[in-house]
Amino acid sequence: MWRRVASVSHLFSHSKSTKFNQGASTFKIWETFTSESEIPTPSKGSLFVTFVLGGPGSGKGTQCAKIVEAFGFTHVSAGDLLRREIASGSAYGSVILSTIREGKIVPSQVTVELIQKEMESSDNYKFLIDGFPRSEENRKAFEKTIGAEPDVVLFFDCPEQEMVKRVLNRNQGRVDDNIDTIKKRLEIFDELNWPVINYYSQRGKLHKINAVGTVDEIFEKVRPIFAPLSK
Ligand SMILES: Nc1ncnc2c1ncn2[C@@H]1O[C@H](COP(=O)(O)OP(=O)(O)OP(=O)(O)O)[C@@H](O)[C@H]1O
Ligand SMILES: Nc1ccn([C@H]2C[C@H](O)[C@@H](COP(=O)(O)O)O2)c(=O)n1
Ligand SMILES: [Mg+2]
Repeated sequence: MWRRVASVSHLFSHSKSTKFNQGASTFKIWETFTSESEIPTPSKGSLFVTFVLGGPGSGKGTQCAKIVEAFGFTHVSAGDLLRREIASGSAYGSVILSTIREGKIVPSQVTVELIQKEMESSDNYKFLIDGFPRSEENRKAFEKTIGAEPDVVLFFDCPEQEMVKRVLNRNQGRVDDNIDTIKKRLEIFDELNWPVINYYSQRGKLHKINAVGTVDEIFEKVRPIFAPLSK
C-alpha cells in the first residue's frame, strides 16, 4: 500500500544543516511503501537512498556498477572513499589504513563525513551507498548527520567460502585482500553487520538476495527491485 510520509529530518533537530536535512526546502517529502516486497518511487528531486550490504566479496561493488548503468544511481562506496582518503595523504589517512589492515571499522564520524561530501557534490538524487552502514554506530551516525533513512536496503547473502574465494582472486592490490584480514573482516561482519541487517528487516526495508551465481544471474534478481524507477 502506498503512503506519503514526511522527511525524517525533523527528528534530528541537533544535526547539522545540510543539503539533505533542510527538509522544508530541498528534500521535503518522498513516497514509501509499507510492504517489504514493494519499494518507494521517488519523485525527481527527492532524495532516494539505497544501502548496499553484504560480507566482504559478496559482490556489492559489482552489482552496484550494474545498477548504476541500468537505473542511473550515483555509486558511493564507503570503502572507496576511505581508500581515496588514504591515498590523498590526509590527516586521517594513516589511522584509516591501519584500521582497514586490521579488518576493523573506521569511526563513523569519519566515514559519514566523506559520504556526506560525496552526496552533496552530486547533482543526482538517487544514491547507492555501498558497504555502509557496517554497524549500528554507522547507521545512527548517518541518520543523525544526513537526517534521512534509506528507502531500500539490499543485502547480498553469500556463503563465507565463496566470499573468501572471490576476495583472494580479486587481484586489485587491496591491503585487506589477504587471508588473515579476510578472517577478521568476516568476524567483524558477523558481530556488527547482522544487527543492522536485522534492524532493516524488521522495518520491512530489506531485500535479501542470494549472491551465488553469475553476475548476470544475480543482477536479474536485483532488477525487479528497481524496475519501478526510471533512469
Ligand atoms: N557473482 C559473482 N561470481 C563470481 N565472482 C564475482 C561475482 N560477483 C563479483 N565477483 C568477483 O568477486 C570479487 C569481489 O566482488 P566485489 O568487489 O563486487 O565484492 P564486494 O562485496 O564489493 O567486496 P568488498 O566488501 O570487499 O569491497 C571481484 O573480483 C568480482 O569480480
Ligand atoms: N562503513 C565502512 C565501510 C568500509 N570500512 C573500511 C573497513 C573495510 O574493511 C574497508 C573496505 O571496505 P569495502 O571496500 O570492503 O566496502 O573499509 C569502514 O570502516 N566502514
Ligand atoms: Mg566493494
